[in-house]
Amino acid sequence: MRVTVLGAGTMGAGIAQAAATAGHDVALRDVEESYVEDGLARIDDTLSEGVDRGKVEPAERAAALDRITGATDLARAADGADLVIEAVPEDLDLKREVLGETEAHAGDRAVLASNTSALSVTELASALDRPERLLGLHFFNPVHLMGLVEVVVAERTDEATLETARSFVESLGKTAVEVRDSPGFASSRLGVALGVEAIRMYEQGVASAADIDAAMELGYNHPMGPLQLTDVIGLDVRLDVLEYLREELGERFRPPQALKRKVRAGKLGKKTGEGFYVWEDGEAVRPADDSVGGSGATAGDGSGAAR
Ligand SMILES: NC(=O)c1ccc[n+]([C@@H]2O[C@H](COP(=O)([O-])OP(=O)(O)OC[C@H]3O[C@@H](n4cnc5c(N)ncnc54)[C@H](O)[C@@H]3O)[C@@H](O)[C@H]2O)c1
Repeated sequence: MRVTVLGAGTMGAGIAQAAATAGHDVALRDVEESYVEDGLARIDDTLSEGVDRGKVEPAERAAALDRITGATDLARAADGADLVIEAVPEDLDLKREVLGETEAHAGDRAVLASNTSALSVTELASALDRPERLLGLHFFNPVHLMGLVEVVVAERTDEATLETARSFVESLGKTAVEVRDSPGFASSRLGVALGVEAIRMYEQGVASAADIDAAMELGYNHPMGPLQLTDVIGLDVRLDVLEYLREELGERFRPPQALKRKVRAGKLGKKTGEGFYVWEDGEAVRPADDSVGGSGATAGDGSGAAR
């Protein structure tokens, strides 16, 4: 398949790498040459790390890199594509503009996909002359490690479009879950629902941050507790999603004060060094001081954060 990826940032580079590794020919397009080069360099780094760890054969790395062509010119990048995936910033107007422009350059048979995390795919599709050829392909970060792709079916997505998307996801060795276009799709809506309840429990002093997380990790086999996961995702990102889901789905998604307070204080989680935990060198080393039970045995000795 010939795949065009628009946006060479975190997700675009990851999607391009996954597609090329699976044997597809990929055009990776960004607006500036230096952004394209940065994206290609990140792909090279990730594949080289894979070789160092024995997960990727050297020949596989070389072949994947050979299959990716960088571009800044949209007309050239989209020419002859079977599938165009946009991974430009999460801005409705920008995405509508990019998709509209792409439709003008891509051939009739091209399927278009958006990697939006939360925007309405139906609204994105209304920017097209042929909305039936758009759907959402929601990849997860880091793309090369995450096995899930949400296939978001918009109001007018047709069966041929869906079939192309299904077989593409399968070719990557990933699992597709099909979701009707609705706020938060399946993954964000459920993940955020758990996260927001954990923050309320923390706020009400039901248990310490470490113990709330341990309850999910050890009791439900979640690889990471909901508060630590909120730190990894970014408290600001979670707050934005909650505000959107509250608007669309109601008060059960109302952001808790504890979350707003931390965001106002610049405590955004792992990326700023503090959220519900204190982070050093990419690791949660102890619960933040304001955590309930922060001086307690489990939460205070740092072991809780590491679970
Ligand atoms: N980062 C994540 O964890 C994650 C996970 C799932 C989905 N997403 C979604 O993926 C999309 C991209 O996110 P990201 O984190 O990769 O962003 P990013 O900022 O890392 O990358 C976006 C790239 O798009 C480029 N761009 C801007 N306008 C463009 C245009 N007209 N044509 C081509 N490229 C253009 C930018 O220069 C930038 O390199 C967003 O919709 C985001 O919500 C992100």
